[in-house]
Amino acid sequence: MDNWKSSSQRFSTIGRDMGKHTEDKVPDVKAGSDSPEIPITSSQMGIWQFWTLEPSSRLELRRQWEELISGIEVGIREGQVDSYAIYFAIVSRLSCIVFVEVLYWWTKKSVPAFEARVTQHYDMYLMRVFLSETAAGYVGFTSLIDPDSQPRITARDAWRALDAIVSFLGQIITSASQLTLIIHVSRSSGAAFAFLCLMKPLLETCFSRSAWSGKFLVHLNNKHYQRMQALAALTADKYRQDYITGNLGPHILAAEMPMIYWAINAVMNPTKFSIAFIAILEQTSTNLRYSMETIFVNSKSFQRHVSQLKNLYALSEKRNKLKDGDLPYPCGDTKDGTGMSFELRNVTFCYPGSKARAALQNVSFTIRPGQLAVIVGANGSGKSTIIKLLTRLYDPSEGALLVDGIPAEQYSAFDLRRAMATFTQDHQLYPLSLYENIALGNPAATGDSALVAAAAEQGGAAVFIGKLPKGMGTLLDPQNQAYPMNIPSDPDHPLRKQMDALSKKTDISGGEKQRLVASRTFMHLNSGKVAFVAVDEPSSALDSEGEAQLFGRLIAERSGRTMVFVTHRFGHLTKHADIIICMKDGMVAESDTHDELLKQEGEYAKLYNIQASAFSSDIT
Ligand SMILES: Nc1ncnc2c1ncn2[C@@H]1O[C@H](COP(=O)(O)OP(=O)(O)OP(=O)(O)O)[C@@H](O)[C@H]1O
Repeated sequence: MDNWKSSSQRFSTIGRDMGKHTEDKVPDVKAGSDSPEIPITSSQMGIWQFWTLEPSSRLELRRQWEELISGIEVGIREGQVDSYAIYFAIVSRLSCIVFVEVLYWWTKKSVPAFEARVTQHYDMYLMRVFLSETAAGYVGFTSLIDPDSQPRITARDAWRALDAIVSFLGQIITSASQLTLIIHVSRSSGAAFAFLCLMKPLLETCFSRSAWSGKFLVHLNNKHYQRMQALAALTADKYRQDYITGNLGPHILAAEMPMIYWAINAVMNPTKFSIAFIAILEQTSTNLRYSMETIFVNSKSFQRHVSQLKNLYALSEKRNKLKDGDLPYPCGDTKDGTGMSFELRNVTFCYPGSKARAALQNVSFTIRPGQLAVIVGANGSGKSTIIKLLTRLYDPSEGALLVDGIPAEQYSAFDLRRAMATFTQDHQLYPLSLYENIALGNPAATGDSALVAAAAEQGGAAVFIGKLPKGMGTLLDPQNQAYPMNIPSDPDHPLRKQMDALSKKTDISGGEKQRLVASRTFMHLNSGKVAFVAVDEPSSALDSEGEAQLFGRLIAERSGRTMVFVTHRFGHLTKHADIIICMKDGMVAESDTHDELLKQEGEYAKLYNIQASAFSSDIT
């Protein structure tokens, strides 16, 4: 409990006095610990809550209730009321009610903070699973983009599973306490009575399990099925009269057996019973039946929630699918300062889990060090897939990818990626400041603000950043976690305004987003370690001037680097490319320079002429 209490207290709290805002630092969660510390703490807390709120308090309340009613009963029977005992029972009962209410209030107040803490723990855990550290000490869950490597459970799912498990355990404790109460109050006959209380839920469970888990053929001519249907129909309202008059006796007996047992017992041993005693037993046996039924109903979802949490912890055991070597890049065999060379030999590639045709089939080409290569082709022809293989997001399914003449998987993937700058439309902005969004292009130089400013200039983002009130410090999507507690929905309420301000987003245009991503790429380029630049149609949201400037600045960085562009636009890039690879249906249709490909009058010439004709022909 100490653990829980201290962690909840460490959360940011918005002052209860209006306008007062105290912000404590959210503690570091024990990141990396795979031990189920949180589930255990959570279970302790949940079970403690159930123990205090449910059984023990109810047990005590009922005991007092029994005393109170017994006192009144005796008083009425004998004409002599023990006022002291009755007052004492009333005061004890009121104290108990106040205690229980305070606990409920505390629970209601604490659970959101606890939920936040648990969710944060699992967020951290999942983050570490994604960024799994390898023995080589680098960070990079290289099969991240595989659909099957995505976690099937989110931090919030984990909280829900945990919550359900704790509730289930609490339910068991509740039932146990109700059983204890029954055995306690019914003394010598307690066990038999308790058994009868359990009979209905037990019978129902056995019945429903055999019905639902059994394998049977649904066929209207099946006599057993017809019989089952008929029996099921007997529960309909129109058979209610028969139900009441006893034609469905076994069902009635199973449900009401405990009270019938006590009724018979009461008739045979009238002195053993009081009105209070029977009232309490009736109430408790009903509650017990209900809670036992709930347990049986929830037992299946309990198993599901436990396996959900097991899957979550199994994520940390997942191994990286990408082959990773230990050869550093650049190494002795690679030529430094001339750019990276690539050779694809009969490469076929299918996306993991995809049942469609291979995205690439038998693809072969060579890009020499320092070349400017342009990949063109129709939609879905495999252009982006080639970039993903070159940048080692996937391994080829068949064939080989050589980097500087050496199979790519022999290199350390971390080293290779450090030597590659990618700029695609898939890149996202991070939920961090604009400064960090750019600086993280080169994590080793995040403290160098001059370098970050230069990258912003190159990427074309400096002007619009300068116009933002907080400039480089702007957070586009602040990750505040504010939990409203009974705050009115009135938008003018100071606490609501404060909460809205905490989570206010800053919107920027698609083109501005691309400029920020471009700046991040330049930050990477300026690290001095980049030997290959891959650019995949990143300029769709840029205006013509912005696009021309961006490509001009990228080309200016060409010296000593190999560059591969994917584009649909035929212009300066294609005209000046050292090699154009024209893709069609996952295969290389042709590859050569612009002039040579036009002479061949093949796929490239066809695509080029379509665009060229748009500028030369009149619109009719
Ligand atoms: N993650 C993925 N999972 C399964 N199939 C994919 C995936 N990404 C792409 N594909 C499929 O692989 C094929 C090649 O896709 P790719 O994105 O490489 O084409 P592209 O030439 O870049 O297309 P575009 O010009 O539209 O960007 C397509 O049939 C596409 O549907």
